Amino acid sequence: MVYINKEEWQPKQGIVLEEQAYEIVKCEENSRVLAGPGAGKTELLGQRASYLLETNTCRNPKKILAISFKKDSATNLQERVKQRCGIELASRFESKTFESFAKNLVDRFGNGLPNYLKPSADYIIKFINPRDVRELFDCMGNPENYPWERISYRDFAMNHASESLPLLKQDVNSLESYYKYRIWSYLIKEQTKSELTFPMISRLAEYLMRSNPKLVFALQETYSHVFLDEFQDTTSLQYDLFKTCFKGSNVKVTAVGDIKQRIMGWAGAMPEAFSYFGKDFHSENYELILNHRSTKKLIDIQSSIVEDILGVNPETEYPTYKAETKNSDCKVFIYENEIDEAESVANLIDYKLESENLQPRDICILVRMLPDRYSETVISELNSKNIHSRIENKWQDLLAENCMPLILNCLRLAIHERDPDSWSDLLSFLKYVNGAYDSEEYKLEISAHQFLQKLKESILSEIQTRDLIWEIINFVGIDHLKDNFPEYFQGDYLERVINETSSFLDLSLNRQGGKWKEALDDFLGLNSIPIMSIHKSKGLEFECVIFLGLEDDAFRNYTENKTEEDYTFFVALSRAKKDFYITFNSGRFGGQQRINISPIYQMIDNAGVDIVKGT
Ligand SMILES: Nc1ncnc2c1ncn2[C@@H]1O[C@H](COP(=O)(O)OP(=O)(O)OP(=O)(O)O)[C@@H](O)[C@H]1O
Repeated sequence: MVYINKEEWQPKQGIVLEEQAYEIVKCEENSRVLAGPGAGKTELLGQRASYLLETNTCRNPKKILAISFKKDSATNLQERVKQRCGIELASRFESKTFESFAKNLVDRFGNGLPNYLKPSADYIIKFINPRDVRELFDCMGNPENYPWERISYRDFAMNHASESLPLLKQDVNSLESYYKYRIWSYLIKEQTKSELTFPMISRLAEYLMRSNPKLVFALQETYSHVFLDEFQDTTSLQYDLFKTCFKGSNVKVTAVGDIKQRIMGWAGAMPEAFSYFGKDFHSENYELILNHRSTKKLIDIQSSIVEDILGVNPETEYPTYKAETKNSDCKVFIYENEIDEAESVANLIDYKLESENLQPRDICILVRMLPDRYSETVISELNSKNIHSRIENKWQDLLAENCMPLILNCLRLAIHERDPDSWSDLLSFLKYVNGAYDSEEYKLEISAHQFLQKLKESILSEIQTRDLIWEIINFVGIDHLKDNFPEYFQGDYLERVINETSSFLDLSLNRQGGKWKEALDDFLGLNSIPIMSIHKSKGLEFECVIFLGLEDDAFRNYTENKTEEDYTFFVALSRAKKDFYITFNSGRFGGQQRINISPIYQMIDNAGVDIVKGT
């Protein structure tokens, strides 16, 4: 491998980095980057990874670890690095979610835990809903020695693993602390298979690392650099784990985020994450001010809204290299019933597809919550115009599965032999999971070629989709897959992923009259207007965003959580590159108002956005 001189390194794919961004890419210390939406934070991490790998600043065989919040963000970043610096170097870039980072540590080194905290190898991932808490308390038993106290089920569901391990019996002094103490043995030792929530896994991972300095040392020897994306959403539990692993080490950490996009407070995001990081990691601080995503018109609206939320004028600039898009648009449409709203939204989308040459994936419908209910009428109105749309929440995580590139590339190659991108992606996947050297590539090529022939025959003989997918998995070998992606060791997780993939593929096949090529595009959503909640849209961008239902009911916690809900609205607005539309429908669900959320309407008005009757 020939490495590039540090001075000669250039950003990839025609990207021009602003001066600050250049400094961050090359920074030799810990750094903290605050930047607004579209400032290129994710792009910056991709470029920094290329720089570190291509110049061998991340010295071979050391690796870079990137931690994101969402599975699809982690997959996107991995993909960007692969594109920027090639498959070989990108194999030293590991992009994970916080959850998978923690789980990986427990799965690999869980034997280092004391017996009473050691989960069974086939442990199950559990989610605790507030409505399950009563039953959980009953099952754990009611102790007699603590006075009754009112415990919020919601708080318990969220905070059941809020304390650092080990919990000591002598510290139990209330009913709540009793249940927090008791839950560990109850779920780990008193079930046929241990049950663990993700917060418990993070706590176990943290304790494991804290009590095994050799493991911490091994981790710090594996990674020379660590990236933290969307740092504003870090919970204290995640931060504790991170600190235990990397604080005080030589590993260089880059944390990027945007406090105006802090919308996970309800899930425990730390309000002061950035300042703790600054103190603990003695970081250099940077700010990026360009917005590479949106038009000047939308940037001005965003700035006005941020100024209203924070009381300060954010420094955001439109890059000089871009020519301003003249017909950028932003409006609020007011309706009195769902039919009018749905017809008007469907007409607007139809117009954008026909007259502005947008592709379905360039347009997104966002809702604050309950996508099924808010978009039902719009979906059927779009259907009547032959425009397909779908609620992405169900697909997003599935498409980000680690086995998905394997499945999709094999299917694509079996139905359409000459697809060089799929072929090279498949080979690099096979090389990766087999840990093969370049010299062994030829052997892999032959076996892949033979397998694809066989798969083609299976497709022609119309075997069940589920069996086709199992053929693909068995070709690689379940063990190989599990060794490389430990999440598939978990109980029947791989089976569930395969079942879900095959039933979604069957849906697509049905819709496309059994034609595989079209069905694969359909499965990927290439021909559908995506519909999703704002929280699922984080990190994404679209030419045109239509936000359905800026109404009191959609923001029902507005009064208690004003700042976070303002940020949530801001995240929706900042997903748009060119057009942003909002609807208000006074007739929805028997009657809607905009009294509680009047501050949002005030900000919209202050930003000069027109509020007009929808037609
Ligand atoms: N230096 C650059 N020059 C040109 N385009 C850029 C540059 N940096 C980023 N972009 C483009 O701008 C858009 C936004 O970038 P990116 O998604 O990295 O921003 P972000 O800061 O992570 O956004 P957000 O926090 O809002 O999700 C993308 O389309 C990206 O390709």
